Amino acid sequence: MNLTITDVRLTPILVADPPLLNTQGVHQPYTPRLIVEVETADGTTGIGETYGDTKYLELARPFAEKLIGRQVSDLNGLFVVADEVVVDRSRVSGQVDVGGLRGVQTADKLRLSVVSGFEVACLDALGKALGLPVHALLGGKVRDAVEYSAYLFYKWAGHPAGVRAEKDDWGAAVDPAGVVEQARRFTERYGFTSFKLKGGVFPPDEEIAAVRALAEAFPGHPLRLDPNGAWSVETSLKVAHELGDVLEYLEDPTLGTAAMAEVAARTGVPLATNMCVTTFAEIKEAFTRDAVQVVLSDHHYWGGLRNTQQLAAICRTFGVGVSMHSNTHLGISLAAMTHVASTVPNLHHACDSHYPWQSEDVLTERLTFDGGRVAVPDAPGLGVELDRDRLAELHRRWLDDDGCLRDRDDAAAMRVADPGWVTPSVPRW
Ligand SMILES: O=C([O-])[C@@H](O)[C@@H](O)[C@H](O)[C@@H](O)C(=O)[O-]
Ligand SMILES: [Mg+2]
Repeated sequence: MNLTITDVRLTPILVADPPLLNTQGVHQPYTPRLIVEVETADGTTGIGETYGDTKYLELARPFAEKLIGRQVSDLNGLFVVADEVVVDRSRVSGQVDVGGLRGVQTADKLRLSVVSGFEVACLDALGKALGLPVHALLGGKVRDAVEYSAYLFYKWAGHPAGVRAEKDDWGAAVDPAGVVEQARRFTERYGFTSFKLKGGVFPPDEEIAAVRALAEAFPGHPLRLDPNGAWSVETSLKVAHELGDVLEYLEDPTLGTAAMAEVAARTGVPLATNMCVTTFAEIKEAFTRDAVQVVLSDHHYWGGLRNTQQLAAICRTFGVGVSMHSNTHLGISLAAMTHVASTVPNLHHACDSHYPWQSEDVLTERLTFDGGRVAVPDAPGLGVELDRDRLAELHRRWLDDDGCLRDRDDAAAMRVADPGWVTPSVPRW
């Protein structure tokens, strides 16, 4: 067995995305992803996936070159190599990721988001070469299936007229009845039993009404609301007070560790985050101040599957819950999430997944949810297979784009429908 990396292929693609609303604006009709393939001297190929915006591609290219000749098993070495890749300062100074939706933007976090795609590809190749599933390389699964929640979004029926887009069959959801209808479809199609609503879109009273409607339609089911930091401390407390009896947790009601700590101190409703704790450096202050009770890990920006396990261990040590965040990803990342989630003993909440919103994929066979769960693959590597024709088609779309869609910009997409739209200042309410 020769595990020397002889080739790395990077394929940026654009995948269809429905008009999902959030506090920044609306999703563009196509969203960028990067597919990573790592090939070894004995012909084994591993695949990974990460963000595909320009700032990630800029780092992924020099990083890929440095991997040739290294061992696919040298996972720790990936971080050493990443440190050698220069990050353009303009990409990080005082920046937040995707308008703030994914928290602070640091050079390290940018590097880790790139490393994660390669780490997954290396684990996939290593697993295939050894005949072991990725979860075995991570120490072994402690469950056979991983539970996901329905990720509900306010959405329009379609992208604005005249905009090139793929059609979706979810319909509109702009009020409580629409949200409940969407939730019903999620349960019918995938069997999810817990629900997260992306909020921060409408005034809080309307979102409270939507969560109440969900609670009535699905009594006893775990519910979450995530306005992406759009509310003040006082508004967060009001929402927590009004929905405290039905919420499993409130996710990033307000922006920043200090404000989250204030809310946490004045409500019994647990707070979750994928905005104020998105790097190891942010943990100490947040945990010391008891600002968050659940951290939603995202293996992309935490730096891969093994870093996710480390984060889970830290959370366990401090009695903080752990679950997973997800953003417009394809099946490779869902498989990767499922493998790592299967190894985390203290996973007490269903993970988020955007996968049902992504009608397109680069796999020969889509992953399926059964009773809201994805079965942990036991085949070697990730247990999924790349569809090269499909990959080529989605790459062609990326090549044909004039550059407008190569970087996610929810505010720009909103301005197509509402030319006067400016990104709301925070707190919005
Ligand atoms: O895709 C979106 O619009 C979400 O708002 C996403 O950007 C968030 O990062 C994320 O899913 C979240 O849970 O906050
Ligand atoms: Mg969130």
